[in-house]
Amino acid sequence: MLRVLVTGGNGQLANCIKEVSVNHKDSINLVYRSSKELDITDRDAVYEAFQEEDYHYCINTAAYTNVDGAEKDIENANLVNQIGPKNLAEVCNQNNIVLIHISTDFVFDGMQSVPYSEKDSTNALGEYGRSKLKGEQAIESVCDKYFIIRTSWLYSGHGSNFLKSMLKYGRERDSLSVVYDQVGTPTNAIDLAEVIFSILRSRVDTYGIYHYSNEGVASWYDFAKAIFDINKVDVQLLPIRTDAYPLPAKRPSFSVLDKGKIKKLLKIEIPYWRDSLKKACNTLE
Ligand SMILES: NC(=O)C1=CN([C@@H]2O[C@H](COP(=O)(O)OP(=O)(O)OC[C@H]3O[C@@H](n4cnc5c(N)ncnc54)[C@H](OP(=O)(O)O)[C@@H]3O)[C@@H](O)[C@H]2O)C=CC1
Ligand SMILES: Cc1cn([C@H]2C[C@H](O)[C@@H](COP(=O)(O)OP(=O)(O)O[C@H]3O[C@@H](C)C(=O)[C@@H](O)[C@H]3O)O2)c(=O)[nH]c1=O
Repeated sequence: MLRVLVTGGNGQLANCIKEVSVNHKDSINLVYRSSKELDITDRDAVYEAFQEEDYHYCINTAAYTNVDGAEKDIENANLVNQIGPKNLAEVCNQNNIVLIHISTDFVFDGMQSVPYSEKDSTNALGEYGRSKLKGEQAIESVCDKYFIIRTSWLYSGHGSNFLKSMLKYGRERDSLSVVYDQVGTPTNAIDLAEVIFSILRSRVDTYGIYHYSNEGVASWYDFAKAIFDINKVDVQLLPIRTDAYPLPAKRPSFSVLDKGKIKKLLKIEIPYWRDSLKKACNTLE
């Protein structure tokens, strides 16, 4: 039986991992720790948590994910997104535990016009992206056995995300404006959870950074349009430029990820974003 500790146990991705885990319960035992049960910024607490059990893997889904909030709350963003992963990486390295850590497309500046590969230069535009990048670097410097999976635009039936915000606003308002000049790929967090199980089950040991999102390319406007079409929400949707929707944090205008490396590693086909969105919408309450 594989023993796995999941941090950030109440978050969106952790809940998707829980949902998918029912298909693997005979071979994988997952222990979830919420932010209250295990604060990853507390080094002693992290060390203690790993003494409770002999874990084989740690999946770090814990993060400071408020992109605009991070612009003012830099210290906390860095604590959770840099120091937390560093604590986990140290304890994993000492105990021969494989760390699976989740990072983001926001480590890139969006200046490319072709999908970003793992080898492309990073240059985060905002504090959230910068703190996540520092987290990646901390893991790389202290730990040998790690998978860092950069993903983008996660949504699901769990937690708060763009899909759920759009459905709420779309039903409350007559019209909605969404940016069409930021392009990336929406990713069903259930698909990401499946990929994490694929790593656990295959026990692959080609450690490093990997990119994973759903297949295809969309703007946030395209994503919103698909959400309203699939859910038959009758709302006027207006395409706008980023400068017409000012926010504290600058976001990349292009953050499509090249997923060739993970496809080869796990021998997987990745679902097209619109197909995965339909699936997620079918299971929404
Ligand atoms: N959401 C997205 O669109 C994307 C997310 N990612 C990355 O994917 C990962 C999962 O994201 P997602 O599940 O959506 O995020 P959520 O915000 O839904 O979940 C993050 C969880 O981390 C917990 N947490 C915060 N601070 C700490 C701490 N100090 N110690 C332990 N736990 C803590 C939060 O707990 P609490 O609620 O109590 O604060 C929350 O439950 C993150 O690494 C994120 O950066 C990457 C790309 C896109
Ligand atoms: C709600 C809303 C957003 N937008 C714009 C703002 C922004 O540019 C874009 C996305 O909106 P949000 O702020 O909901 O999403 P944001 O928090 O920027 O999403 C990011 O989260 C972090 C955690 C990641 O790692 C990224 O991959 C990405 O998913 O859509 C509109 O144009 N109209 C709207 O009504």
